[in-house]
Amino acid sequence: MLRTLVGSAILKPLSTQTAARTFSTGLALKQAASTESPKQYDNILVETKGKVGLITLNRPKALNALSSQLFVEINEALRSFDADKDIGAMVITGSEKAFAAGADIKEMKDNTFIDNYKKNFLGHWAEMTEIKKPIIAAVNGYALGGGCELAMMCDIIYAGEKAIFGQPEIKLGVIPGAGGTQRLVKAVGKSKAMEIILTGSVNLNATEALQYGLVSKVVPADQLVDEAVKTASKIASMGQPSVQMAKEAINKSFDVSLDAGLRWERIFFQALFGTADQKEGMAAFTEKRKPTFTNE
Ligand SMILES: CCCCCCC[C@H](O)CC(=O)SCCNC(=O)CCNC(=O)[C@H](O)C(C)(C)COP(=O)([O-])OP(=O)([O-])OC[C@H]1O[C@@H](n2cnc3c(N)ncnc32)[C@H](O)[C@@H]1OP(=O)([O-])[O-]
Repeated sequence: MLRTLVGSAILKPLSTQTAARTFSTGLALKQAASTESPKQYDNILVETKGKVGLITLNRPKALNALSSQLFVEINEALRSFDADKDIGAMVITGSEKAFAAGADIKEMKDNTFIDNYKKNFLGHWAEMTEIKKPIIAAVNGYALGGGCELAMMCDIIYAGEKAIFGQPEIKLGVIPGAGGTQRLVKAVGKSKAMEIILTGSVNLNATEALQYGLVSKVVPADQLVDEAVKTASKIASMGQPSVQMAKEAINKSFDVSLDAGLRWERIFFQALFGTADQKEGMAAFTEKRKPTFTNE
């Protein structure tokens, strides 16, 4: 028996087997297989590469500015991949010139506070942080404002050599609104984040982004998507319960104390002994063969 944590609240005891399933609340262990080809969208291109779902932002004339509709489409495509048992990880990319040049300024310039508030303007952007499967951002060109924030909502960021990260919102009379003041600090530290956000003109190129830890790899622009898909495929070849619990545990480290985070980690670890993949993974090691994970 073990006890479960939700935030810092202790819930009723569960058997290990039940816990493995309960901790996967929304962890789409029993997922639908996709038999149809990916849906067509107006602002994004969606395709699959083996077990990887690839989303390409596709508003070239506006440098992939993130309109409300574009974000609705990103969220829908991600949810669809999340529910597809044949997909294990996703990649989001843009064009060589722009990953995304930010929220669509033309769409929002005449908004009023009360309308923004009542309609929770762009509040739906945050939905993608509920996706269980890992998402890699493959960033070429400009990742400015909401574009940088979109990349930071992903789990891993790879940069093409010409990538440029920045938060220019201050020059528009606003501030970052989709995580820039929070996630950028955690990625690059307070002083650099202040410099980037308060000036709106200090950007990070790919090499600097790597040095500051905002991205984990820099590759030639024309190899970027392949490299991201390669890593996503590697992740997708692992057992999905452990991949998704690892993602959730790492993300917990941003929200909770070390003590609570360690508790989450330990309970996830214990719960995974209720999965077939744990039995298979450890049996395969002992028998000196490759594991075949069934995501159960
Ligand atoms: C939960 C709450 C959520 C809140 C979310 C908040 C999100 C966020 O924090 C706020 C933002 O991102 S604020 C935004 C922060 N981002 C910024 O401030 C960056 C704004 N962009 C730029 O500074 C420049 O475009 C670049 C330097 C990127 C490229 O310069 P270049 O190479 O000379 O190219 P160019 O000629 O300039 O552009 C080509 C075409 O694209 C168009 N377009 C581009 N970006 C657009 C946008 N965001 N919008 C609309 N359109 C945009 C541009 O108008 C032009 O179209 P036109 O019809 O031909 O006129």
